[in-house]
Amino acid sequence: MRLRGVGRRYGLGGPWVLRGVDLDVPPGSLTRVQGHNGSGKSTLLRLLAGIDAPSAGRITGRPRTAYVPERFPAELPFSALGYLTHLGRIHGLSRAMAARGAGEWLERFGADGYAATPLAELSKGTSQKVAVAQALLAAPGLLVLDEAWTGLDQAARGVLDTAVTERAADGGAVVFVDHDPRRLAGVPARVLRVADTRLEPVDHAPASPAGPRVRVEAEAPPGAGAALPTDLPGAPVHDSDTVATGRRVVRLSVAAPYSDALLRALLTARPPWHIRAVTTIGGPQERAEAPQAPREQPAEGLPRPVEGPEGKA
Ligand SMILES: Nc1ncnc2c1ncn2[C@@H]1O[C@H](COP(=O)(O)OP(=O)(O)OP(=O)(O)O)[C@@H](O)[C@H]1O
Repeated sequence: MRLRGVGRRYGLGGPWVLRGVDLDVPPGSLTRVQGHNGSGKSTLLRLLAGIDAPSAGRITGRPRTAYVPERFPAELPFSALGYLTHLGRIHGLSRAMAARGAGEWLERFGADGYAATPLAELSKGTSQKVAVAQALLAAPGLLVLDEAWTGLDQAARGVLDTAVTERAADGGAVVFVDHDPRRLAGVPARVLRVADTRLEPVDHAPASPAGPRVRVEAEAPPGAGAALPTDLPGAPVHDSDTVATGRRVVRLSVAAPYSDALLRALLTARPPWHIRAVTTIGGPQERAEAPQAPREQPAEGLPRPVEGPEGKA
């Protein structure tokens, strides 16, 4: 998706909130937008989500988009499950798939006990879980999150962190605003700031090494010159590159949420790479068994990505 010369002002002759915004949002990218209160972050996100139109400039190439607004309209006449199923149908899922996906997301967020509760009777936090689930339900090409973590309990915030990084690793673009600067630390993200009507890049420290990472040891396919596939998900760090018994063996490490996507990319490369070992490393909660017992990971035993609804529109 591309924004060229995009501007927005409210009302005829009102002050420009955004002006001359040029932005590319490529598939698989994760973008954080920051700025002072009232600087125009939500305005930008509404333009990205397509629920508001620019006063100037053009936006082209928007993929199927889902949006979590700052405020969720809870007065709709649906139960939580009914609402999610309805939205899944709108996104093109069959009734059965929409209902299954809706149930799975409610369960993932620990809200399955409220499936039959009318939206208007949900607590603020549970209603936020439904707001987030509706956006994740149909695996959108662009996910726009405006302070979507606010109001979620700690467990649900973690679920959303994982879901967001999975979406980006699977090729979806994600743009988010969150007041917590540590949100998704450790996951490679571009940071932009809205200031004085402009959108500008922010120099920020490289991704924190604090989060858990996964090391993948992969063996090149037979034959000379097997190059590592380009554009591997999660921007993996190339830890080592050796030749053992005539085969090139590389060790890559990546932020944990990207590990499934990285494995898939290696296994489905042409020709495919052979996965020798997958080990969880680093992070404050380093798995005790990891250093002693790297887990052999045969191709057919690939861990499935965390369950989401199947079938895209
Ligand atoms: N619908 C609207 N009508 C008129 N003015 C608006 C509207 N929406 C936003 N504005 C104005 O546009 C400016 C930017 O608002 P916006 O909500 O985009 O900022 P923000 O950076 O998201 O703020 P916050 O951090 O407080 O959520 C503000 O001056 C706001 O008053």
